[in-house]
Amino acid sequence: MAETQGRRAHITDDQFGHKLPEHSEEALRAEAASAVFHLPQHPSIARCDEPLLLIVLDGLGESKYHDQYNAVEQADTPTLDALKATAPRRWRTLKAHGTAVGLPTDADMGNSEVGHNALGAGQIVDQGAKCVDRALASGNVFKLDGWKHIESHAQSGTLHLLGLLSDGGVHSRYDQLILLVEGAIKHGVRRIRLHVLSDGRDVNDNTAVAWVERLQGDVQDLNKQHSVDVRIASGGGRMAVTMDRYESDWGVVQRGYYAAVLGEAPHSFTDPVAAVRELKKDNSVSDQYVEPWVVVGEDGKPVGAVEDGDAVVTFNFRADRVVEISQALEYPDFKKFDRKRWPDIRFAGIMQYDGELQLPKHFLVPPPLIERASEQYVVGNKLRVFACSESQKIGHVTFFWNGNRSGYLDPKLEKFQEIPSDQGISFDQAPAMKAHEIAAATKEALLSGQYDFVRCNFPNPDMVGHTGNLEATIKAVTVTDSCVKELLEAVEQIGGRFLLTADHGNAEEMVKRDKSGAPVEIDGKPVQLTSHTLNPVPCAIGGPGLPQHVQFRDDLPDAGLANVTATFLNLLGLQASSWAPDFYEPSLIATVEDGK
Ligand SMILES: O=C(O)[C@@H](CO)OP(=O)(O)O
Ligand SMILES: [Mn+2]
Ligand SMILES: [Mn+2]
Repeated sequence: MAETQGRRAHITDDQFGHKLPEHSEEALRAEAASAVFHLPQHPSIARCDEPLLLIVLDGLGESKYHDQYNAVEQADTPTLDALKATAPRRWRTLKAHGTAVGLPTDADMGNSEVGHNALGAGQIVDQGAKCVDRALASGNVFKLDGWKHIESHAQSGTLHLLGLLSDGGVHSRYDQLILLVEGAIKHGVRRIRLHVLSDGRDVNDNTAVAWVERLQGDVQDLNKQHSVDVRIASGGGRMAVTMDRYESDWGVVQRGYYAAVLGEAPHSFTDPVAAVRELKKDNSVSDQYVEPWVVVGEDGKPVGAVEDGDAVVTFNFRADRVVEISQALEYPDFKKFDRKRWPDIRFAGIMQYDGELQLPKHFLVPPPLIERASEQYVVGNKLRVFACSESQKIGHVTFFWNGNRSGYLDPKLEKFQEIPSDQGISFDQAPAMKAHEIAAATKEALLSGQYDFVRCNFPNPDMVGHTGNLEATIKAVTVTDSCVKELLEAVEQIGGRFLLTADHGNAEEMVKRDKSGAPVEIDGKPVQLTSHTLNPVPCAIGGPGLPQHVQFRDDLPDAGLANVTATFLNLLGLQASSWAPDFYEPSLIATVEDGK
């Protein structure tokens, strides 16, 4: 236990409260200056002539409950079962939640952002949620440049806060929203409009009404207490409104822009609670897919359209699902949809969502820095890389993987292939999603002889798991297993190596459970679990190109996703570190001769 935790790379604070690497600041600078990202050959694991395949099964964890709600066990998974049963020293589980992946507490479930950051960058980095917590606690949020940029507009016009309304802790947190509102009031802001998306994905479905009621109550208290004018102004479900990602469906963002900025939506109400209650009547639609709505005054006009001179802050700390709305708010030359009106505003994200694109230009809290992502060394060693997923997760194996860097690090050595995702459907309607296409493209890359490192992500255990539909999730996992089979056969055929893991749990737990583990029921019906979980995930290595003497060590029982990085670098025949042997979390493997 001590080992993984003792090796945390980041231990001192910079001026923003970020943790910086203890012994490495100077060396990091020297390394960056000389732009040398080179790793020596591993002393006892020779490089294989054939590629290494790395598979991420998105949202597929290991649950201790073995009943009908475990979609992973209910699915037909001969390939995954065989990996577990036949090579015990080459199969294990890894921690994929909480502090092991840089989240504030061990009560925080894992998610794709932190999971892929850890897999690709080998370090336990304080993640966005934690950085925002710290900046709110210290008051830095209101001291740094981002706030200064919007402050005068927020004070003289209206401050709009836009984001996901829940305490899921994956994209945003309710307590942070309230602290932001309170802080803004303290800093002289009188008029605030809240544009809030219902969740049902990181928290239980059918809680949207309760969340808006809670916010409405808190807002009314603040208005009374401070004589200010804070109102909920618009909303909709996160999968239908605003929170698209990786340009899967710009229509989602357009609906959000029209509702929040223009004050135009198919549904208008004078009261936000009535809005969500009506649109959620009989729970005929999931919280995730509630249609866009706006609050209007007695005169029928929206109470919170964004006007010239206003300030806007997106309060999601996680990047992927707010990059697009940020572009729509910030880019003068924006062509993804007709904005009709683009008000002259001051805009800041709670974080910067894309460091390469510098998007948004202004942000309240600096994002976590993830230096020395593994890909820098992989291309530094002139290895050729292929990464593939479908639109819904392509950024997970590229942007998140590369420490939140967008685009290619070296276009001559890397190829990223995106399979277009289905649009406009709930993914339980097509549970295979694009798994077959991802497998086919990945297999082609493996067989092509053009790559040394081939990685892919299968989104469907996760994306279908989020619908809460048990039958469909079982199908998703079954399909994924068959795709894994196809890929492992290709590895077998060419004599390569593989590493298979997952980024966090989801599909293995499809029901809400009480403390004793019994399924929770309401009106005699089990309550679906649509969120990620706290469960560990599997990790397996193998392939004919992997020497027999390479196996998992047994002295890292508490290892987590960040330990995978050094592991796959070793499988590529590289030592996992250059000048600082313990910058990355330790490799999971040992050669038997090492006796480690
Ligand atoms: O869909 C998403 O945005 C999150 C859940 O909120 O899932 P993942 O972390 O797997 O991308
Ligand atoms: Mn995921
Ligand atoms: Mn997910």
